[in-house]
Amino acid sequence: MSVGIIAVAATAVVNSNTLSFTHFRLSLLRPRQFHVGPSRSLPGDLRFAHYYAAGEKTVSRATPCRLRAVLGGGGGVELRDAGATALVVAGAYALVSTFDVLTNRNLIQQNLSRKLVHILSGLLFMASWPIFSTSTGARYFASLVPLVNCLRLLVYGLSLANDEGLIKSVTREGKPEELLRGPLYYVLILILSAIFFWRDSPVGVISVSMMCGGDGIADIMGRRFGFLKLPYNQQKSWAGSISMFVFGFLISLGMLYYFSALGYFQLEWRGTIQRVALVALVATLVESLPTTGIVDDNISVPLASMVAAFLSFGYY
Ligand SMILES: C/C(=C\COP(=O)(O)O)CCC[C@H](C)CCC[C@H](C)CCCC(C)C
Ligand SMILES: Nc1ccn([C@@H]2O[C@H](COP(=O)(O)OP(=O)(O)O)[C@@H](O)[C@H]2O)c(=O)n1
Repeated sequence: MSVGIIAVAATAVVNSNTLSFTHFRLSLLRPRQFHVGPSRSLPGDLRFAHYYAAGEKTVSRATPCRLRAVLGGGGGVELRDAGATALVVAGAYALVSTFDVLTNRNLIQQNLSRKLVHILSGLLFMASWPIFSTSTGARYFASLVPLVNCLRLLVYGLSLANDEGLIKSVTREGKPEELLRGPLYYVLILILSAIFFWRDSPVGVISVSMMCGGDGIADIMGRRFGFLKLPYNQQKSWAGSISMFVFGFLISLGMLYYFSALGYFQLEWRGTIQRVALVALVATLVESLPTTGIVDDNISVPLASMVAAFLSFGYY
């Protein structure tokens, strides 16, 4: 296995005149590379990894067995991903329990607790994605985290069991059936984002950021400062919508920078800022519509963000 890595590294360094060794090393750690801007030819030696070079519209697929051979696959990868899954599941339980304690001790209001869990859960879940391996199955292990919470919400939402702490931390009125709406849609979107977009596509990163950071902040700021209501929706306010746009935009950029700095994709930032602003505007407009009774924000906001990001970034 080590011979394989040395051979690939040596060949890539020899053939590559556009990639530094660091870039090559990072390339080994990330199975798929995006970059937006002047497309660059990648050395053939990196053909074994997922590459998508905008402009070239070339996508090469990894052969998992070869990728695993190079990166030291086998049981070690699954063990790492299983450990990462257990760690993040424990983190989710700890987060909800923490806000349960804060709510029980009347240190924060139940509504604020719910919104902070809304903001932090998805963003921290997304931030945990780099601890999973570079195997093609890592995203499925990661999606087990929201899946476990989905099952938890179903069990307690259907009153098959009782978890006062969970209900108090994530519902408006403390009714178990509330778990089957906003919170359930929320974790379903996280499952979808992890499986279909994962950490190497700006689409999922922006969509989760807008659902968690943007929509979450809109509630907090709108309830507090929302005196001036929107002309077309008396339930929503300018303060809430402007907050959603600004914070959703900034959090999306921050998360894009996080994954870009870790080497999962490269972005041409001038164009990216414009594209993220457009997606944030679309998501904010959708959230402001008087459709809460028809479709939950935890569905409409991320789906609108996915469509807008897909069209503006051209990623899949
Ligand atoms: C309160 C939540 C949704 C309600 O939305 P809304 O009705 O106010 O619009 C979020 C529910 C979160 C869920 C119970 C737990 C999700 C955990 C997540 C998948 C993993 C977090 C891991 C991290 C390390 C803390
Ligand atoms: N754009 C927005 C969004 C929410 N809000 C305020 O936040 C409250 C909850 O918003 P929401 O119904 O969208 O809450 P969630 O569905 O996101 O939990 C609203 O009743 C408003 O008081 C606002 O003023 N402006």
